Amino acid sequence: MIEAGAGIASLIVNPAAGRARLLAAQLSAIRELLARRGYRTEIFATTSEPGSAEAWAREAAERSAAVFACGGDGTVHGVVQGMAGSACPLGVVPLGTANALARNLGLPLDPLGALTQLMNYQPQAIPLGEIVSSAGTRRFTVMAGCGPDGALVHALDSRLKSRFGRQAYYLHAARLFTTRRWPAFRVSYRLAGSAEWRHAEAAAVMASRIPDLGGLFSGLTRAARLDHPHLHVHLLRAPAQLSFPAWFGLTKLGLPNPWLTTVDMEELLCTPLGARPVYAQADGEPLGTLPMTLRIVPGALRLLMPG
Ligand SMILES: Nc1ncnc2c1ncn2[C@@H]1O[C@H](COP(=O)(O)OP(=O)(O)OP(=O)(O)O)[C@@H](O)[C@H]1O
Repeated sequence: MIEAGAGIASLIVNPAAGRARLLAAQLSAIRELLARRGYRTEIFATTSEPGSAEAWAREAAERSAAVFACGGDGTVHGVVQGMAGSACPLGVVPLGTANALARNLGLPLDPLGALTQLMNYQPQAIPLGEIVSSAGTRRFTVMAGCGPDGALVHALDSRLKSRFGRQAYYLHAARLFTTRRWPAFRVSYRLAGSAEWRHAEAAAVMASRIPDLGGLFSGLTRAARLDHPHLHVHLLRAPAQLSFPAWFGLTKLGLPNPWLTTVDMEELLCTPLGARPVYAQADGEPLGTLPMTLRIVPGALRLLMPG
């Protein structure tokens, strides 16, 4: 349980997240709930400016008893950039479309219900993923990768998801996937507990931190854990037109999949093999192109989690 009566509870709200309007409808009840626990509520709204969630979070973490990221996985991603390394606990209030992290934390999807539950959660130090790409260095909580998923995140406007729902987003993604060619790239990696570098080629790489990514990706990352000390990585061989459908089909049915390797790693480096760009993403946010390095930063975040 987080300390009661411990000062400021900062809510960092993304007004553009899929279900942000729910927060406004419950705001007075939320303030009351937090006041009953002895908190003074402060609310910060993010802007479309890159880094706005990070800047608010950094400032809030210095002077708050707890910070709450109110939005979807993209909002949590922004807030985490400002909170990594801080002792201040972070709670997730799901107001986005997918809300993969909140669902894996067992949180209800209404803000008041989620905050009520968070009051009974414990702050636990968890590792964060780290991604270094042409977009710089970022931390991630849900997943990171490159290949068609990265290109789709770059090409698709995330507002499509909240405006038309997940199904329309998937249809749009399927059309892009089938009409483009996906270049293979080089992957160099060290397995968990090993100092030896191995090399392979892949059409897609995904490191997951949660056991259920939701939607189409449900059931594909069952062994991933938020407190896992290594990267849980899925390597999909070329061509992507075969390995992606096989991943969604064979792997979900529990059948052997010759185009997929799933292993725990210390570190992974992806470099392009040709001139065509390969796109990277983390937590559904576009993060530039290869080269990309992934690793784990131990104990980097104090997250409010079920005890
Ligand atoms: N004030 C704002 N106006 C426009 N965009 C914003 C604003 N604040 C943040 N953003 C951007 O909104 C995007 C979507 O946020 P988020 O991912 O939290 O919602 P979502 O897509 O509905 O949820 P999920 O990722 O869980 O499906 C993020 O890329 C974030 O950078």
